[in-house]
Amino acid sequence: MNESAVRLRSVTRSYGRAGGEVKALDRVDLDIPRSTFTAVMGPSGSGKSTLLHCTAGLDRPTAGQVFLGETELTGLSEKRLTRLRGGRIGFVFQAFNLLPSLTAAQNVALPLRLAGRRPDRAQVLEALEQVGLRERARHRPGELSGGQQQRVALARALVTRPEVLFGDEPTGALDSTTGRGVLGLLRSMVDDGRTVIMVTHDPVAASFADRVLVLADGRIVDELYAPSAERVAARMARADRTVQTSSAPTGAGARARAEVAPC
Ligand SMILES: Nc1ncnc2c1ncn2[C@@H]1O[C@H](COP(=O)(O)OP(=O)(O)OP(=O)(O)O)[C@@H](O)[C@H]1O
Repeated sequence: MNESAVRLRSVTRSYGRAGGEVKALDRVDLDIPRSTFTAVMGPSGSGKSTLLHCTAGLDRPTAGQVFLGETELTGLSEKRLTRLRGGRIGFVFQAFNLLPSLTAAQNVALPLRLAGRRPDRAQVLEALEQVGLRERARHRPGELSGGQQQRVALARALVTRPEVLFGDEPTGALDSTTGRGVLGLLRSMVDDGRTVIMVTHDPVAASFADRVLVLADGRIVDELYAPSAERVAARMARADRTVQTSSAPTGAGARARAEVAPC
């Protein structure tokens, strides 16, 4: 049996632009083992969101293959992809995206309803229990703190018992203490056997991961294993300097390029 939760084979995602194309991902190969926590980092525009979206079946690569377990996502019909996203994959975003008029329990039940299933109350309460909010089931988002709202969003992502949980800056809107609480929850989910893949700009958040992937220009250029926040910060400072140097040229060449740059 293959132990990879996710596999990417030579995945490229290009976007057409007048006068050329942008390769948001450039022949990326990646294996993410089950029950691991991966952080994806890199400078702005390096391809982090595109990697997350292609891996989660929210976007389709221009070339290459994406596998979730044994299922090849590339080539699946939109209908099958939607069904798969509704069950085997969970998402948490920076914005909590909770419906304000619904209670926490009703928000958590939403993915089951959208999948045409009758929400099982025990299943909903179990998801809220996992994030420590069972007693807040009847509260509306406006009655909860930011951290509690993100935990409800996490319970909503967990209710379908997904194989892989994807996070796009899940702690980006939280203060550092509250963010650590959410990261600790993600970590404990991995320790319980789930796979988590998270995009982040925050070295402290990345230090909760087993592995940090560093992207630049659509490629994985480095990997750090079980890194400290300090090591991640030092690596990212180096990446940012490289980007600044290569994207902020000076002198005649820069002026010439600026003159022909599209508006
Ligand atoms: N829909 C699109 N159309 C055209 N170009 C796009 C599109 N989406 C992304 N790109 C380009 O692809 C590259 C990678 O974008 P992506 O959003 O994946 O980067 P990122 O690392 O997540 O950036 P950030 O940290 O700023 O969110 C960028 O050059 C971006 O401009």
